[in-house]
Amino acid sequence: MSALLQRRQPAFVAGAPLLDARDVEVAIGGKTILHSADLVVGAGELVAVVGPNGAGKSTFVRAVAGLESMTAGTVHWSGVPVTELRGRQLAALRAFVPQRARVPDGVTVREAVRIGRSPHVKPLGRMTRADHDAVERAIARAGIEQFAERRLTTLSGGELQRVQIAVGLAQEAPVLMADEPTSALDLGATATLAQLLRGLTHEGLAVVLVVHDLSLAAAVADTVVVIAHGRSVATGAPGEVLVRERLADVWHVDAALETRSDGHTALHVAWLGARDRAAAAGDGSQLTDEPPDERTSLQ
Ligand SMILES: Nc1ncnc2c1ncn2[C@@H]1O[C@H](COP(=O)(O)OP(=O)(O)OP(=O)(O)O)[C@@H](O)[C@H]1O
Repeated sequence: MSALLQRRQPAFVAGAPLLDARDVEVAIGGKTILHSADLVVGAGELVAVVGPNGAGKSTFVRAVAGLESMTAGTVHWSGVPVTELRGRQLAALRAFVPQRARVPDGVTVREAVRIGRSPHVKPLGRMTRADHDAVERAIARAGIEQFAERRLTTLSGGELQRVQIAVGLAQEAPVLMADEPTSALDLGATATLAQLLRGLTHEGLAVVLVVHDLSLAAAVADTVVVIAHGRSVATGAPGEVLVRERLADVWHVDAALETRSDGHTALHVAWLGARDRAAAAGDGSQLTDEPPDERTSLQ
């Protein structure tokens, strides 16, 4: 019977969003970690999921991806409940790049990317020419050709993250979900990945990106979802959502996002308290609330 279920094709709903998650709740070990979070993603859209440490972002995207059980709420992929989708069916809909990937001993980069392609290969079957092409394309797009023959265990943290992106790309699913894929990347590699992700959306794919860098989120995302204390507390265009009051409420920082007409974004942060800022200025000046453009900025 289970074999029959495996073969039954999901009844996708024409016109339904690629991904529609509502009121998702997750409990782990009897404790509710995620209380109620929503996420809707359409083709060609890049959605950034942001929020403080421990807010529930990873738990949320894992549940949405079908990797974590929900205790309440609904998740539909192209109109089909995630609970009705089996491994290969889910793999055909979304690729998931985890925050911390397993790094098995003795596996090379190219072998790892081939494993990413495996949902396309029939059980006990062999990779076709198209599968090999997809693997090489993913390696090239992630810019990891120069260490494709190295073992995963020999790579730096940033190199490993780029490999994980290639593993996800090789799956060639319509939605790429990536949980903090830039956390170990240098500035140039981050910009390259941002361009790659945006390029995927131009090809009609959708991207869900969990990210801490709000300046990056503002630059690349069509929509930002803010998660705080296990709830999605704001959703919308970056300029509407990442406003100064919300940065204060959710992250407890005095900060302001600047988006210039040339596409540059910056997060202006008052890293120090007013007293320390005055001391750093060294002039004993009044403890005033400085405008954003006089603060240090992260481009
Ligand atoms: N398996 C687990 N057992 C117990 N607590 C867990 C488990 N997984 C997650 N949590 C807790 O649930 C909360 C949310 O975790 P989650 O990893 O989803 O947060 P996050 O927003 O992704 O955080 P970060 O930005 O630090 O990666 C945290 O307090 C975390 O410690």
